[in-house]
Amino acid sequence: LSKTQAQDGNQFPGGFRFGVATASYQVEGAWNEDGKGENIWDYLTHNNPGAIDDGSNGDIACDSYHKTAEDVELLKDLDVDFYRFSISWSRILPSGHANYINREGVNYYNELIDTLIANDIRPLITMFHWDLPQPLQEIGGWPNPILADLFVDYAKVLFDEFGDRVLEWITFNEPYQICHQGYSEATKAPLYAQDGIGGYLCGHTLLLAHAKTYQLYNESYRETQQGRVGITVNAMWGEPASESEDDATAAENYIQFTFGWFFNPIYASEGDYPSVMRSQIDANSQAEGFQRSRLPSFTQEEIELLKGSSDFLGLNHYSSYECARLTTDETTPSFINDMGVSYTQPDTWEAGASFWLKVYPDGIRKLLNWIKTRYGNPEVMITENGFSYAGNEQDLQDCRRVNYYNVYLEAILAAIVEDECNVTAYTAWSFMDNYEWLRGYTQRFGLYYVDFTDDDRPRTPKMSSRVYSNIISTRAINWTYVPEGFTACDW
Ligand SMILES: O=S(=O)(O)CCCN1CCN(CCO[C@@H]2O[C@H](CO)[C@@H](O)[C@H](O)[C@H]2O)CC1
Repeated sequence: LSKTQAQDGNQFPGGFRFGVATASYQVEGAWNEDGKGENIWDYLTHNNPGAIDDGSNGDIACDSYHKTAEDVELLKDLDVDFYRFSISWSRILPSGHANYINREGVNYYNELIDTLIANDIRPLITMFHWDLPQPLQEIGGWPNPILADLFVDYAKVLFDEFGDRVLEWITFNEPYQICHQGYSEATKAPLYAQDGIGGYLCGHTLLLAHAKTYQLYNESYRETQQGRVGITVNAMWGEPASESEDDATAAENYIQFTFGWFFNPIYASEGDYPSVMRSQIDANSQAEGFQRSRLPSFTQEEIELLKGSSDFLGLNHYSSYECARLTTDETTPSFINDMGVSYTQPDTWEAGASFWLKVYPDGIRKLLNWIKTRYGNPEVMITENGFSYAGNEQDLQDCRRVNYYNVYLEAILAAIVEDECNVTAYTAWSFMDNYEWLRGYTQRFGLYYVDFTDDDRPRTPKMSSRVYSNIISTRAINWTYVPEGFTACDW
């Protein structure tokens, strides 16, 4: 859709829902208040602050733990249909185990849920957004298969405590980031570099945890609570860097290794890991002298349990890559060597403050069509999409973020209206500036500006928050809309 077409006022279909998202470690603060236990991000930032670009941590972050009423007012003002947030496992179960429930942690989330509902905003809850209780990491973390059962114990507590009012659940946010970045390439807590080994073991446990949680909901809660359970996977779109056959294969392998890894077992009719992962990792493991494949195998029963174990497909998308067959010698064992793909982004794509974030809206339209074709047009809820400025940029006139949201929402609208992709919701990342993991506070994704030098952590609306609110109320993209108090961007 060109910018002029969008001005035809193409509207998002009735029933399409708009929201904003955050995550517990990134916004809550109160890291050790009211009985909360230590999680792996508390542990990492306190014991290895040098791993964070600005040496910061989420001890206070946006102090959202103490700002429920204020923040729900802002959400009301945005006019969102839902608010996606995550629950901190260690705030509910300080040791990670379900033998002791921290009532004050339960109270905090009950207050937030009840205030949202009182304001006609639906909670969309992510059960796990990276903040694993430290004691569970000390028994091996996600590569330890027992964690699948401990996660189900945690999920049961959430369904018991909140399931009467929470009707949409996401088990995991971004398994690839949790597993490959956490246990293979050391770019997320707990920063392990067991490349080609840790990530696959983590992913195996995570997928089984998800499937067992879905089964628990089906057997013990769905009839009375009538809710929905899904999973959210981040997908960077991958396309061939050239017309060559090699690069077409590379793009498909990039897709299968980076998000087919988690989507295929759940949404593909045949289930199980993508066949290219199975074959390439098995072959490489044997060639490298391993006695068994570095990629674990599911039993037939587990394959069946995983198939269809989701009521919607949660999709995080920010950007895309151009893919080519890997020609460099990589260390082995390694994920990149298993995948056999090198991926880049052309300089012609506008850059955000995050090195991996380039503006390429065609990517989300192609991705949505790929999901439609490959998985039989499942219901997709876009659970994150957003743009980053550098931490020291104070300007509230964030035209580049307005541009990003307009062009990506146009592409999504085209996928819905012209390509008939079954997309039912969109979530902007993020509600407010927050703690950006190893980047600390050096990158801002928020629709609201947060002053992290002020103890009160004041929130100030950026232009993009007004534009997004206008999209929600008019259900259309309008390049000429200039919110009160701001000046026109130079489109
Ligand atoms: O493998 S590399 O390091 O060479 C390239 C990394 C590319 N990924 C793209 C997806 N992004 C996931 C998005 O992560 C999401 O996006 C937000 C902004 O980052 C986070 O704040 C959210 O918590 C997270 O859910 C993390 C970085």
